[in-house]
Parts: sequence; structure tokens; C-alpha cells
Amino acid sequence: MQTFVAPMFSIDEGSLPSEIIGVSPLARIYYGQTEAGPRVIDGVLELPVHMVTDGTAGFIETWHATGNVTVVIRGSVAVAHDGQQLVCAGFVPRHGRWADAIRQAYAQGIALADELGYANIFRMWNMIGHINETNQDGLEVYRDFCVGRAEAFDVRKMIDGVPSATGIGSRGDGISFYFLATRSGRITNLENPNQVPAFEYPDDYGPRPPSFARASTIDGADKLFISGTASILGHRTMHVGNIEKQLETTRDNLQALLRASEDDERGWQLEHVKVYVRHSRDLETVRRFVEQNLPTPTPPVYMNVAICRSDLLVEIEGVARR
Ligand SMILES: C=C(O[C@@H]1C=C(C(=O)O)C=C[C@H]1O)C(=O)O
Repeated sequence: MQTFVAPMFSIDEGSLPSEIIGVSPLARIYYGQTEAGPRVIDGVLELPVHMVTDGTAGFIETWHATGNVTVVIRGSVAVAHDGQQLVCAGFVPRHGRWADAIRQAYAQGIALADELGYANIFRMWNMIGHINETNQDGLEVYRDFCVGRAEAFDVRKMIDGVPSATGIGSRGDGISFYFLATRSGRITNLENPNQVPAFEYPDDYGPRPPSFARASTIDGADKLFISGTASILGHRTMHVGNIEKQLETTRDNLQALLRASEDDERGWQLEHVKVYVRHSRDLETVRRFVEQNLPTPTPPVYMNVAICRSDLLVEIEGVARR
């Protein structure tokens, strides 16, 4: 298994992964061929997510700690925290209807993070089995998920906005999620001027719009966390059926976000990207495009999974630094 070291986020100063080797992990996300609830192995919080098919290499995403780690398990969620930062992981097994179970699991995670003093949630990932299929009422699973998540975030939205996110298909049956929060770093959320904010999408896309910001920064951390980004302009999917054109629009959207956040003369540079590809036949085209157009110091990871709208063929998320 390849190890993908996600950047530590520190509110003191940005650190390159190479500077933090040797510090014990806060959490490990196993991008492999099984899904399960969060577990604690040798004191480390782990979440196995089913994002990889036979014949594709999996990877482990490691979030590094800045101090002694405490793990707390409550109901279907578990958190690991180190005094500065917190990872919360949860898993909801397959349901005929998702909204209630998702609201409960998210509410539990948010309450636990709040209680421990990590109120600044800035990034979340949601890996959704059967994402484009319908639930027992005929509502698309992704839209059903969005209802539960929106309800869990309703209270917080009024306080400090919604975090940046990924909401993507998985190879499993349930919904796995994890989110990151800091204790004291102020979070700034950014929007892409070429896209309608997702939380304002019209209701053609479901009863509750997706609760996420396009990108987030943390004061002092010198990191920009970019949400899963696809070929959407305004609120519409562009270039249905055309992988090359969807890649170009996705790249342009990523670049717009890198520019939207230029608040001083130092620009942002992409450090890591994760790439989601709906059809395996497009993998090579996507790989070539990403290598040429979105170069990063560490190799990108590719996953062959479904995407939140059935007309999207590719999606890319990233972390940038300056
Ligand atoms: C691709 C989009 O949305 C996707 C769904 C998200 C979610 O629901 O959390 C977040 C980012 C993307 O993974 C989009 O709406 O632009």
C-alpha cells in the first residue's frame, strides 16, 4: 500500500510533511477495499473506507499530531485530538432512508468536537455508497444524505459557515465520513466567483443544498484546503459526456480558487491532489491531464468511483501551500 501523507495542519506555522516524520499520528484513513466503523489500533484512530477496486493500489492518509493524542468514542463516531487539532470519524451502515441517521451521526460528532473545545470545523470528507441510486422513497442517495447533513449543520451555519468538503461515491454500501477541526485557528472560507456557492444551489438539485464551502484556510497554517471540484459553472454541469472538456473546466475552477484566495503577493501552490474518476476507461486520459496541468510535489492519488451528480465524470480536490 502506498502511503499518502496528508499535510499536518498547525496553527503555529505551515510545516512540510518531511519536517514532521516521527511524530505519532492523530488518525489514519485507510483508502482500501473495506469499510467499517472507526476503530482504535495501538492508540491511533483509524477509519477504513472502501474507495479502491481490485487492481488499484490503495493508500493510507495520515494526519499527524502536534502533541499527546486522546481518543474518545461515542456512539457511531470517534474523535482523536491533541490539544490543537481534532479528527472525527464516523460510519453509518446502509439505510433505506439516510437523512435521520446522517443527521444523528454528524450531530454527535459536532457535539463531541464542540464539547472538547474544537469548534472550528474546516474540512470534511463523505464517502457515499450507491450515491447516484435512489433510496426507498425514490430520492437519490446523495440528496438524501445532503438533507441529514444540512440539518446537522443548521445551527452552526448561523455561527461560522459550513466547512469545505468532499462528497463522493464509494465502493461500499454505507456512508463513511471524517472531519477536521482546530481549537483556536480562525477559519476563512472561500467561494469560487465562477460557481454558485453550493449551499445556495437551487432546489432542482435536491430538497436541501449541499452544505459546504469551496475552500478553507486556517489562520497561521499557510494551507488552503480545496473542496472536491468538478465541471460546474454557475450551478450547472458543463460538458456532459466529454471528459477532456470536464477536465479543463475542473482545472479552471481549481485555478480560480487558488486566485480567489490571494490576499498577499505570495501565491498558492498545489501540494497534494486526490482525483476521482467515474469510468475506468477515462483513467489514463485523466492521469495525463493531471500530470500536465496540475503538477504537485507528491504523486496524485486516483480513485475509480461515482460522483455526486450522475453527469459528472471527474472531480479533483487539493491542498495548497505558499
Ligand atoms: C462537485 C461538487 O460537490 C461535491 C460534493 C460535496 C459535498 O456534498 O460535500 C463537496 C464537494 C464535491 O465533492 C459540486 O457541487 O461542485
